[in-house]
Amino acid sequence: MAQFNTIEFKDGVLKLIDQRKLPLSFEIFECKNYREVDFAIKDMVVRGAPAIGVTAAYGVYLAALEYKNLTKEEFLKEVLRACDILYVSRPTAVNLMWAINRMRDLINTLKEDSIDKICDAIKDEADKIAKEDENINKKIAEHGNNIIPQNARILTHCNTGALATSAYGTALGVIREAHYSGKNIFVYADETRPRLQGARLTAFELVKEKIPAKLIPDNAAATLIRDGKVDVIIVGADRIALNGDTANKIGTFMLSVIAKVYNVPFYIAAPTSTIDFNIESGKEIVIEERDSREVTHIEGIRIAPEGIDVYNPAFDVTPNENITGIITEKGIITKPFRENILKLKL
Ligand SMILES: CSC[C@H]1O[C@H](OP(=O)(O)O)[C@H](O)[C@@H]1O
Repeated sequence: MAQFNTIEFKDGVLKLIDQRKLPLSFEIFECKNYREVDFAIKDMVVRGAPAIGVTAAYGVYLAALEYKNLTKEEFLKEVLRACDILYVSRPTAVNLMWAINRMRDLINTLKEDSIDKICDAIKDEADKIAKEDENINKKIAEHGNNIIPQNARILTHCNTGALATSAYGTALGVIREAHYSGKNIFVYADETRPRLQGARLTAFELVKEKIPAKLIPDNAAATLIRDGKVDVIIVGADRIALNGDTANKIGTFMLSVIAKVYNVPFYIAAPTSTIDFNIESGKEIVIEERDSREVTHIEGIRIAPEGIDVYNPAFDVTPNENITGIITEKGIITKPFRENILKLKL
């Protein structure tokens, strides 16, 4: 099992594995205030929908510590302002907004209490969100393992492992569970241009745990699927609409189309906190567009000529009709997605 803490609040600072540096170097990025947390999320020091939600929650605690000597009115104003800033650090992964809203609700509930009590409650809530995420991922893994056949060859995209969450992972957590339960699985991991979360992070986790795998260029996936070398595809999610349309790392939509053409089961694995109950379809999901240097450079080395324009969406939306099922901690959601997703609210 991966033995590292993706996110750890210790000695008054938030310690994050610097995922920009993996796998070549294992470094810890320390956030001493919420502004550094905002930077860490924006620059993808930490990334992965659940992980940025947990990180933002601790960012609110850092703000509370920073402002605890102000008057109550000023304290509340500044901490809620920090919530607003963290809320928009990245636009697509709904876990970020879900975590911040949970912290805002807590603060508004406790605003008559002492500042010290509010600070302690904020820390407890951030710890709770982190612990819940780990437990949720283990439930996702157990449910997901039920759809993984013996000797399955599994294709996955981006990184959805311990590095993308508090621990264990979502889609990669299902893969871990299948491996440790003796299913003799094999993994094809997409490198996942342009930030290479597959090559750098998923490969790091798979090698660390000796899970049999091959790293492939994103463009090789179609041939593997066509040639019958993939039994199931399982990916993560950043935001799921009521109808099951799912935003995930760029390249996911393309995989889903190929899977549909060749009848390969295509699963999403995500906590229910990734479901946005306020949107009907994927059309309403804001897709983050990132800096062009992510495409024109690799590890700081220019690979494209000066002057070329770039389109760099960080995510795409997979339509629900391409999705076999959505694996959550509450079980596997199948079609009709809207009806079955709404049942989660009951
Ligand atoms: C369980 S991680 C979910 C999701 O987040 C990743 O995006 P990013 O690396 O940009 O934060 C990717 O879309 C994963 O599938």
